[in-house]
Amino acid sequence: MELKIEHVTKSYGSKQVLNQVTLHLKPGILGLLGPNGAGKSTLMRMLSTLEKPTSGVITWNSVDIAQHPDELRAELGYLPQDFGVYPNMTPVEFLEYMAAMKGLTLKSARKRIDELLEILNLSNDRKKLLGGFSGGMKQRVGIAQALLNDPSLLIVDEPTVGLDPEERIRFRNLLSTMSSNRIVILSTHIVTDIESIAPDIAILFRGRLVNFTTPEGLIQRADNKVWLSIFPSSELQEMQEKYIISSSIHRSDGVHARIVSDFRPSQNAVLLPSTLEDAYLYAVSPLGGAS
Ligand SMILES: Nc1ncnc2c1ncn2[C@@H]1O[C@H](COP(=O)(O)OP(=O)(O)OP(=O)(O)O)[C@@H](O)[C@H]1O
Repeated sequence: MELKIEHVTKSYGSKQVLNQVTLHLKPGILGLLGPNGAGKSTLMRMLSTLEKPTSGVITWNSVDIAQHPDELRAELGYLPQDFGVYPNMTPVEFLEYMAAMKGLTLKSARKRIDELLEILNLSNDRKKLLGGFSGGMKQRVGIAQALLNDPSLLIVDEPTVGLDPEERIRFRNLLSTMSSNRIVILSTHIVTDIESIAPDIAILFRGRLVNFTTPEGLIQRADNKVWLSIFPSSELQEMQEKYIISSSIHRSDGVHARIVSDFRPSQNAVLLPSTLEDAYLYAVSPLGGAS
């Protein structure tokens, strides 16, 4: 099982959205990180065979997916960013409908739907209408539809947007258990979504792949670059203009800020261990080589 993205570029008119992206993936979870507008959804849509690259090639087990999309479609599960459900259907009706669209027989679909509702902890809600489901429950239905054909490639685009913290953790754990025998691509701009579950991280910035590494590898690159600096709140704006501030707290003695910088940002600044969040901010800044 192998997905290869080779020198992929995508333009809409004169606007280049992806620029020479190359990535080779094997089973496991890839966390695809990048700020809004970096090109993540565009890449996901191309991997899902909904769009074709302007140049470059994407192959699934050595077959060009732009030339032969059906080979991948049979093994693909996709949860798009703007996934919607029909509010007047029950999850079973909705999943039967999606299964028919994917060409599954009703008999095999029913068996699979029962299994998925069980795995996704929705069995007790199988007769309720989707319109009354919480965001997290709807996302679980979204994942169920993506898993109907037991896909070898599972693509989930910004799946935790709108979920509460508990639902977010449950969703992450679920993806983690699904990743042993398939390639899972999880696209997000939320670093904590992938911190604990993705052994590989790719960072897109302005259409370019600026990093393809492990969480540990990324954190290492920000070693000795994260500082705790304390300064009066009147200086906050000036510091924000000068430095990457990954977080700040107002205290009685001033602002306590985590600053990502190659150099000591103030005389009283002390070094802190870097986190993935700090390292990500560093990677998508000119300091980390992005521009
Ligand atoms: N069909 C299209 N026509 C023109 N421009 C597009 C089209 N689709 C995407 N874009 C542009 O491409 C850029 C990348 O968009 P994309 O949705 O891929 O980014 P993203 O990283 O997924 O960000 P977000 O998290 O905001 O969805 C944006 O500037 C967007 O406006």
